[in-house]
Amino acid sequence: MSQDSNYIVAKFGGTSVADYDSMLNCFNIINSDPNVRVVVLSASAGVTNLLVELASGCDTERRKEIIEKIRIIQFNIINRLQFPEEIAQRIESCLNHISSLSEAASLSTNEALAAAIVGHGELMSTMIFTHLCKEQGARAEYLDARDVIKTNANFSEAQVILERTLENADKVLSLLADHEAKIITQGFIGQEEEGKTTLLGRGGSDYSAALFAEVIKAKACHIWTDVAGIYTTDPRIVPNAKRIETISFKEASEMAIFGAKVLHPATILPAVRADIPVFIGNSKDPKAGGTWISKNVDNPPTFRGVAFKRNQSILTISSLRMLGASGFLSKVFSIFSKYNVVIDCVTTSEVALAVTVDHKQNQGHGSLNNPELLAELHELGSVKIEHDYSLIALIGNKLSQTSGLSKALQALDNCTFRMVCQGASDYNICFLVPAEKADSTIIQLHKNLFE
Ligand SMILES: Nc1ncnc2c1ncn2[C@@H]1O[C@H](COP(=O)(O)OP(=O)(O)O)[C@@H](O)[C@H]1O
Ligand SMILES: N[C@@H](CC(=O)OP(=O)(O)O)C(=O)O
Repeated sequence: MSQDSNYIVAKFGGTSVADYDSMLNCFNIINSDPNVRVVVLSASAGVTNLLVELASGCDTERRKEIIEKIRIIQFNIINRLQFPEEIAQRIESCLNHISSLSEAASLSTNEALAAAIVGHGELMSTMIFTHLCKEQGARAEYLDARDVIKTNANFSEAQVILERTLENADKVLSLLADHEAKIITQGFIGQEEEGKTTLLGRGGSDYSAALFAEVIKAKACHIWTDVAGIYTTDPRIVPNAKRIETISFKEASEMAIFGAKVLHPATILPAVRADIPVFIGNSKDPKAGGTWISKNVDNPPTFRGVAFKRNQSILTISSLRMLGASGFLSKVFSIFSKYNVVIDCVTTSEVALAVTVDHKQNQGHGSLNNPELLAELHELGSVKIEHDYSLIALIGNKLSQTSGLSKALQALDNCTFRMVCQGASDYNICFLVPAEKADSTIIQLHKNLFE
């Protein structure tokens, strides 16, 4: 391992900082471990969604309603503090700033303005939490994450510029020189070259935490959420799902990529680069234990878990010109690339090609509704688009070599399924089912393989 410190970075998600009692749980967690020195927070639950709506441009009435909702969330916390006056003023001035930015967005919005608005959720939660920590008698230092996390100017899903970010290690380490101070900073936000706020994509605070861990060469990164670890599938769908005690970076990243919301897919990258173990636990029940993610695990099982993504569309191009022709696929993919459409799965036959596109993920990317994209694809063959599918992925090890798949596939007995992708990866097998069949298929698949 490359770690040369005992520092731990702890990240708390939106539900963990949703109200005063939850924030107090977070304080107790960080206060009970002197090695936890950098604390990364998301916005209080619900705030980011409200800010996203403001950023899209709303009329005066709706703007007032939304800002009032945000005020209620934040002041429900502030009003429980012992000395709320100063922090109340700071949050009021944030709300005024959000109000003027969202008025501008209602006239004409753009990605930079939207990021500036949406980033306020994390700014407010960290200001309040820093105050709470100080009130509880801890030494807490507020750090603006934008001084450290440097990105390109792709405002809604910015790419981190690693060298420029690592160069800022001293800004964090100098604060850590005070051996008792806890550094409180924001997840999800960064800064581009001109100094404007950027966002790391929805759910990106996990990624921020792992980046901070890499920057300070931390011993571990703890992600505190509302569930005590990574389970064999989403426990909200299968209450019988079992916690995975230890899992490899590779397996965990497959779970995340295929939709296990408990972890942002990019989180693992910095942890892998710097070989920093990641722990996932429940901030409301820290004694319940959790999942450790690390480079290698003993005896990784063939079947690890079931992940899924909703809002999938299938685009099929059929053309006899594909038959025996070379270069057909490259033409299709260069069109997708031109229109910035992100593809998840691909299947082909002699005369047809089908791809899946994640509707939600595609918000910051090219959309399948673009008439110019469709016109160019039409030149290559007939095009059909079908919506309302869910992508289900069975995650495991050596899956391209296993002979035990029939048990898994029995879960599909009563269901039409599409686009089975098996063999390309050793770590997953995925397929699409109609959206309304997703939950029952996940439940059955889980029963067949894990119960
Ligand atoms: N395999 C899984 N294991 C655990 N939780 C999962 C899994 N798949 C999806 N989830 C969901 O992820 C949720 C936690 O993610 P999220 O709501 O983004 O938390 P946070 O706001 O703390 O970042 C859980 O409540 C759970 O429903
Ligand atoms: N607040 C941001 C970033 C984030 O990571 O949130 P959470 O940790 O609550 O998923 C979002 O809602 O996307």
